[in-house]
Amino acid sequence: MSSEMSREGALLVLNSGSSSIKFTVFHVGKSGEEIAPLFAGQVTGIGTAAEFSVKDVDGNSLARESWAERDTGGVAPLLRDLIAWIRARLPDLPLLAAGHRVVHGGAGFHHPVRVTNHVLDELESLVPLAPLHQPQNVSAIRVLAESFDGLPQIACFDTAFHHSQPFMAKTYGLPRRFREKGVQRYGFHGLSYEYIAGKLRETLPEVAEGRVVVAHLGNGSSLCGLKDGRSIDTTMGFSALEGVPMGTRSGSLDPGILIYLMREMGMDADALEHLLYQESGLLGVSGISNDMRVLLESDRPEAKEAVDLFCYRVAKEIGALCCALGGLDALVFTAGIGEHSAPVRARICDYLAFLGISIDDAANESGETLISAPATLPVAIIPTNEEFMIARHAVDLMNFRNAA
Ligand SMILES: Nc1ncnc2c1ncn2[C@@H]1O[C@H](COP(=O)(O)OP(=O)(O)O)[C@@H](O)[C@H]1O
Ligand SMILES: CC(=O)OP(=O)(O)O
Ligand SMILES: [Mg+2]
Repeated sequence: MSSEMSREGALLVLNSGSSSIKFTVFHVGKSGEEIAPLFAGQVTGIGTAAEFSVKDVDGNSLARESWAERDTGGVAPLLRDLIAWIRARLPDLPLLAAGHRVVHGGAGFHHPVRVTNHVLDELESLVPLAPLHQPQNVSAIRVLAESFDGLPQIACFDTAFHHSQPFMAKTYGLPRRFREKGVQRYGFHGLSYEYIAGKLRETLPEVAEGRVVVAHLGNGSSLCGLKDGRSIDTTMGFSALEGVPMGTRSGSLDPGILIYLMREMGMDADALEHLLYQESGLLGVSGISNDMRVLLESDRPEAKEAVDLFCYRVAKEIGALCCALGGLDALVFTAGIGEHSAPVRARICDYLAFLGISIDDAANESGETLISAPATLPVAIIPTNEEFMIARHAVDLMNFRNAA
């Protein structure tokens, strides 16, 4: 079968999140096997004081600008400016396609898909399930379609990697009719976990087919139990609120709290949504910041309590995932906090001595790949790369690699 993408070109990947848009432009070789980043950047701090920065593959800065003045009307105008910037700097190669991270695939999308008008309507209908992310994801697809008429766009889902989880991991203790209406555990950060599962084969081949807990700790945080490279269970569920407390999200709560807040404090759905997604987690508990770096540098007791709560809850989830996996062969840290914060990794691991975990302080401080003490259970830092995973899926879906 011939393929639309069996030619050399460029591929644009967009990962639009709650307060940031990350992007990478890749070079795709003729066979589709070689996918190499050319430059990558981000708009961060959207909604407060947006900042735009881009670096080439060697880490040289190509742009660094404040976009605070442009940051007045949601994500779409920023996306338009970003795409205009990228367009002006695309290499002298055809733009073959764009790949997107789409946070929620609902009950219908278990694999990456080529976006059509019908698919876009379906993705829009999932906005209530991921109000912090899905509108940005849909907006990115629409804005790109305006700028590049007819460009193939591929949606890759955060939920898809968890689709193969067993019934037990996906089901809430609610009447069955709710499950049939889609009220079930989906799980997120799947592109990150899929990337890590692949990387494990290179980094820790002796455990890649074993029982591994991956702690994706970023602004949004979740953990996943992998067995033989497949997702067995994860801490996020129906929405990206479940599990551990995050930058501004609450993590799991007693559902009785919601009834109480509605009845006794007169909060409606919008107020609850704002409370749970934007005002809670590290920010809410500390009253200082959602940024782990700021909290670690603060000497205020509320900052320490927020960090301690985060580490305690992550450690407890690792214990729960060990139960789902029937044991543990390795622990992996990834994402912003997991990759960069030695004190957070150390505090989490302090709780886990009963599992045979003991870290080497010097290796942890210097951020080496393997941070466990000799002859103890392997603990590793593996940087995640959602953008690469999206590029791989986009190329595969466009039949590049299957082309005759
Ligand atoms: N050196 C560091 N020490 C502690 N935390 C860090 C460090 N670097 C980044 N972080 C944390 O990582 C978070 C961002 O993680 P990231 O995975 O990029 O998040 P997201 O993709 O969810 O926006 C920041 O909010 C910050 O708290
Ligand atoms: C699903 C999710 O929480 O994503 P992020 O970490 O990008 O906020
Ligand atoms: Mg992220």
